[in-house]
Amino acid sequence: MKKSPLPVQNICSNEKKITGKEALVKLLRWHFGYSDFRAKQLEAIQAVLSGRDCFCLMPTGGGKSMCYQIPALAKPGIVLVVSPLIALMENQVMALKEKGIAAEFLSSTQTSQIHEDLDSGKPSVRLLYVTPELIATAGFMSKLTKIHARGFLNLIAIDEAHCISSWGHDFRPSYRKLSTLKNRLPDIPTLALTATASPEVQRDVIESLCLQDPLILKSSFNRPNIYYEVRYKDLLDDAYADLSSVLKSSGDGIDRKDVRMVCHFNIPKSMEAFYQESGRAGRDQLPCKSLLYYGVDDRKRMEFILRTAGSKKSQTSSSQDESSKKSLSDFSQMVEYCEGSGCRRKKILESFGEQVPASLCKKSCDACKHPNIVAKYLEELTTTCAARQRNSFSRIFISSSTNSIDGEQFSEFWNHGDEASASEEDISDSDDATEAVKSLARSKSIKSGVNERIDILQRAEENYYQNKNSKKQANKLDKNAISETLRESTKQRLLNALKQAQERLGNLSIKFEESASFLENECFKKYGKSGKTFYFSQVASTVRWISTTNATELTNRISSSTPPPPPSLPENSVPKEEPPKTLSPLLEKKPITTADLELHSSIRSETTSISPSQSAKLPGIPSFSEFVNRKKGRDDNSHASLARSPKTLKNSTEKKLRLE
Ligand SMILES: Nc1ncnc2c1ncn2[C@@H]1O[C@H](COP(=O)(O)OP(=O)(O)OP(=O)(O)O)[C@@H](O)[C@H]1O
Ligand SMILES: [Mg+2]
Repeated sequence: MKKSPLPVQNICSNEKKITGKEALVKLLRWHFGYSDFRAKQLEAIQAVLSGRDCFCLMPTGGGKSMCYQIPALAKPGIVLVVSPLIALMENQVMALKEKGIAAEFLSSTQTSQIHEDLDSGKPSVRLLYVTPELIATAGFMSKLTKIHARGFLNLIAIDEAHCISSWGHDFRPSYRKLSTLKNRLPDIPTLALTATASPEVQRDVIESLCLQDPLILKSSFNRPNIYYEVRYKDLLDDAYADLSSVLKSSGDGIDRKDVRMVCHFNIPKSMEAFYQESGRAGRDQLPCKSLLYYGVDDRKRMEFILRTAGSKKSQTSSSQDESSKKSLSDFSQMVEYCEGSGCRRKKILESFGEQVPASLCKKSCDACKHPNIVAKYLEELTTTCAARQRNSFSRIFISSSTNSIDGEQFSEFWNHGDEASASEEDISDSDDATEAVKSLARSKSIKSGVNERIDILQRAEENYYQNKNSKKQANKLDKNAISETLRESTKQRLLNALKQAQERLGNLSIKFEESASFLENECFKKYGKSGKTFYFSQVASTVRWISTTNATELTNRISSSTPPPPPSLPENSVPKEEPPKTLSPLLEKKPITTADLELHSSIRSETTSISPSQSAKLPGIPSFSEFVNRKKGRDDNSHASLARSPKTLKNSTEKKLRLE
């Protein structure tokens, strides 16, 4: 509905009252329907109406636009607004026109009609939005100078002023040219507005725009109506599925006042960028949410980009270091926001130099509202990543001997430099196993050979199996029990990974179902010695390994499911007879190649390196067919409690969270 503009003379009889609060509130009510100004708006309006430069720092959605829209209505003439995004300008111009306020935006493709108005004796336009690129053109500058000479230019407002600073997260080189404005039009007040400006950005903006003794207004960055939450991709089954279910429940996307949720599916490069983007939510001040999906891989990728970005720009090596150091330090604030356990809101505000008490948050972030759950996620994240780290260096003990360096075999438990192989909570609670790991960690310092370490583990395993059958174990509720359902879902997960590998590699001649069971069983076997957390980490690393390995490695590992040699073999003997002609039951039938046979002999030679005295006492590792039969015979009297995997636990907690 077009509204006739309130004639300025109705508000006040002469020039001096034009800056009075009463007159300005009347304008606000008449044109925008708001009852009063928000923090700092009135001071900024009164400053520029009195001819003073002003630097105004307000949170996203704080009402910065009002600081130049009201002055455009308070006295005849034009307010020039420099804005970086045409979409934002179009939005604002349309909204103003709907209120009957004469606003236009100029771009290189604009019609001549606006130009005629600007050149006329009495321009009707009150707010003229332009891009910084247009300011840089000689044609526009001459037009602006003429408007100024005829006394029609009242104010220059620079919106998103942080773009002028290379220290800022949104540097726009064209913004640097705005410094000419003050030189060409020194008597026109300049209003610089931004929602994110660290102290150095603030200094940079004031200097670059040559502001003269500006009034500096800073309101709190806090956005009390935004609930901040982080979800951990490494702990989610399917982050995309989680995101789509979240988005389905929150409506549709730009510059709208009523955006209820802003989701970041990747970690932003700086806190400033994150604050700006998450600030698109809830500009109507009503409750809304900022949800960030954090993945360790995303973090590593961004670190790589920021580290190498500096070298791409045509800068001298020292300034390259400078800028990549700055970007990495900005990024580290985002990492701390995601990986730290403290209040999210506090981290945001402190990154902008605003010290606030933790009570400010009033549980409007997940870390304050559900500290235990967030702490649990972070703990799981650490375990999963540590295990993944281990596995990304480790070799599988029974893989081909090509993995040995200087004759030393790599194995899953021991080859990560000198730090202890596994923290104690990864090892089941049998004292002997823990003792074994402790002595392992000690033994690592004396760099004992792999065989000695295998002996230690065998002893621990032997004690473990013996204890397992003892009475005291029988009725002890095994807190590490893994339910059949969980194992089934693990198999499904491994099967999906194998099928994706098939799509990726194309030439896998394996039996998918059986292979998934074999791989799951490998993880399950280790779980017996190391505890449930380790089972999860083994599964996660196996899935990751499947997604990155090649067809040969994958087939080799599957083919290693061949049943182990009979334990009675004398030590270090190599079987005389030819290796068995039958291939692993997991491989599709295909002619046996010499490579297969070689592989067989290297596996057999490694597995026979375990001395018979130990292996004879241990129950043989069930062959695949024994394992399958035993599984079939495994009736439902298994005493394992239904373990809620962190994911199940998480999902149900998640649902609880969401309901709340
Ligand atoms: N005094 C006020 N009272 C109520 N609402 C206001 C007031 N001033 C502005 N608003 C409304 O607040 C919303 C955000 O205003 P505006 O777009 O100016 O914020 P901003 O500071 O520019 O945000 P951003 O940093 O995201 O650009 C708009 O819908 C605007 O109409
Ligand atoms: Mg704005």
